[in-house]
Amino acid sequence: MGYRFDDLTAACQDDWRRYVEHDFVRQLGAGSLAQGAFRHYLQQDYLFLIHFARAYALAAYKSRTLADLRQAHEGLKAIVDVELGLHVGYCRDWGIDEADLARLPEAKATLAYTRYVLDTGNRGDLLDLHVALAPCLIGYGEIANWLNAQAFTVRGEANPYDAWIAMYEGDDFQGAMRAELEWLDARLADVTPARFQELSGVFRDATRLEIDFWQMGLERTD
Ligand SMILES: Cc1ncc(CO)c(N)n1
Repeated sequence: MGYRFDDLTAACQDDWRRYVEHDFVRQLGAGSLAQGAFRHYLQQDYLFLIHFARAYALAAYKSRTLADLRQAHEGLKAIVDVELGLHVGYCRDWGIDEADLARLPEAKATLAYTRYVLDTGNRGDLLDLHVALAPCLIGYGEIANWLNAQAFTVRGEANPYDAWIAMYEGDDFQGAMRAELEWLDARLADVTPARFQELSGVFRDATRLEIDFWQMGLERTD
């Protein structure tokens, strides 16, 4: 008993490292990622985020207390007000407007991950849903911090993806990530070992789907 968020990553350490330190992430940090790969990823991520915003809305619906409602609202705000602005901005620079984005077909990796999270949240309780969402919000915050600690990472105008790193290391996103960590630490503190095993399975599956999402970007697969 007395679990915390770090126990979830520890329970799937290899998958977690494969996600955070994926080749897509390394190339993005180094600025060497092919523009077509980033573009494919970012367009799919736009579709992804719309479904993830729905998942936070589901978390709001499942909330019994004002504190839980506020936490779901934080996640929803991070997506709608912080992240999607970056996606729409980058795509506008490439001549793709929001109507074009909304018409894109979803890649299988996008379908699999988003629908997995929504299904897990529908079937389970609020904690299942937040655990399924955690690799996303907490993972990307960790990825930005990890990139900043790597010697190969290039910052500033020399890296075409600098704005991406800047958004995920920024106060808005990092604040949302810390709030989610605290919420999860508080909820995990009193789960039983059997329940923790169940939640670890959800967390690991979502992490594996994150790896597939990077791979989809790198290989530009539909
Ligand atoms: C696939 C994916 N995972 C996590 C995040 C962070 O919100 C994102 N934007 N996209």
